[in-house]
Amino acid sequence: MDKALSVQNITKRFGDFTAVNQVSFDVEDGKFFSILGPSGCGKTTLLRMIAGFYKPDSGTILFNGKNMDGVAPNKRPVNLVFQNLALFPMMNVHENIAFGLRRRGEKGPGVDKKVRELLERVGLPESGKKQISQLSGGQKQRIAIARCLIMEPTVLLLDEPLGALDAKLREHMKVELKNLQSQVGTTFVYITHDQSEAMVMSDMVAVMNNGHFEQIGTPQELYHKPKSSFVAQFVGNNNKLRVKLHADSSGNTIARYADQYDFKLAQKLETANENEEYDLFIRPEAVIINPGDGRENFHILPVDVTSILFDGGNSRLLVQPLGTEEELVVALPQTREYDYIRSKDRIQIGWDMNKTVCFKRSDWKLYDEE
Ligand SMILES: Nc1ncnc2c1ncn2[C@@H]1O[C@H](COP(=O)(O)OP(=O)(O)OP(=O)(O)O)[C@@H](O)[C@H]1O
Repeated sequence: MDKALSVQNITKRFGDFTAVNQVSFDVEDGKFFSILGPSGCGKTTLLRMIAGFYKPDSGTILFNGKNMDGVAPNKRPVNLVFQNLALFPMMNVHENIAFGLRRRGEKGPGVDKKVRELLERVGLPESGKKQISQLSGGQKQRIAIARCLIMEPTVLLLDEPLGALDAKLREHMKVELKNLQSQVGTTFVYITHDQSEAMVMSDMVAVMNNGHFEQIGTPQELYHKPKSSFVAQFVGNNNKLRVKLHADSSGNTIARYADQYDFKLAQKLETANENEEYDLFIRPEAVIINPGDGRENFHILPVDVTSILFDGGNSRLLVQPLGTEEELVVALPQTREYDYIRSKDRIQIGWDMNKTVCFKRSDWKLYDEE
């Protein structure tokens, strides 16, 4: 498939500080590609280089195979949608969308036809005469995108465009934006710190941390096969157990948790340094409540129930493994099967060893853990 965008080894430094460090990726034509990472990891800097507002210190950016070195922002086949949308309040919807074409010198019925077609495509065919103030947040969003799409960019860059919307509208717009992108077929490069946005909308996601990409993959790959501790923590909810590793007499890698529970791992890991700390991850929904005996390749842990958090399909148990001060989250299926569980009950939890991943302990923390 053709590459709408190819970024090769780009780096950007501000003084001594490297904001973007040797980043490379390709975006195939017509795909929804997201760059996901915490605040300050370098997403906006990367986007600004792609758009042409910053010159990279090194590396290459190509659109449809064409090198953009020295090409001014307004000459690149790319458009940017900002968080604040930047619609012109004194112009109506039609004029807002036509603005770019008119500035380029286009006139006459051709412009009006293009605007009408685009309003159809974004699902607002009757709104051309409306003022911007008469639109809802979601409608403004679609007009801001239409205004960019009329310029027929190869790539549309979106910088946290849902950031200013309230939580409910954000949820709604996730689905809308995904549908809109597949309807119009334009390549989207979307930056966000919200993992749920990235997961729901994207064909591919790059997880960014500290100026570099930790992993690029489909949302499913990132979720099920994270390649680093950072990705395991940043993408989806995860339980993290601090463990130390040793090898058993058959050469299996054993993770020892809380100095007393031994879990055989499916992964083979370096066990030479038995004091080195590792993180063992297990998703809340992979945990089975009171699994019973006799399962093969299964880890079992006795726990006390500290809280039952009922939230319909998202209900969870909070549990504390015996002999620890830690809290784990367990998905609580609403099948009525577990209605007997009460707070302070002592139960067993367990999981298939193939559902865990283990990495060397990272210093990075998503929340204040200590
Ligand atoms: N013009 C600049 N001069 C110096 N440092 C900068 C400049 N622009 C960004 N930085 C630094 O580079 C790092 C990356 O910033 P950037 O805005 O790209 O992050 P981000 O991932 O987009 O964050 P956010 O989600 O908060 O917008 C930050 O530490 C920031 O302080």
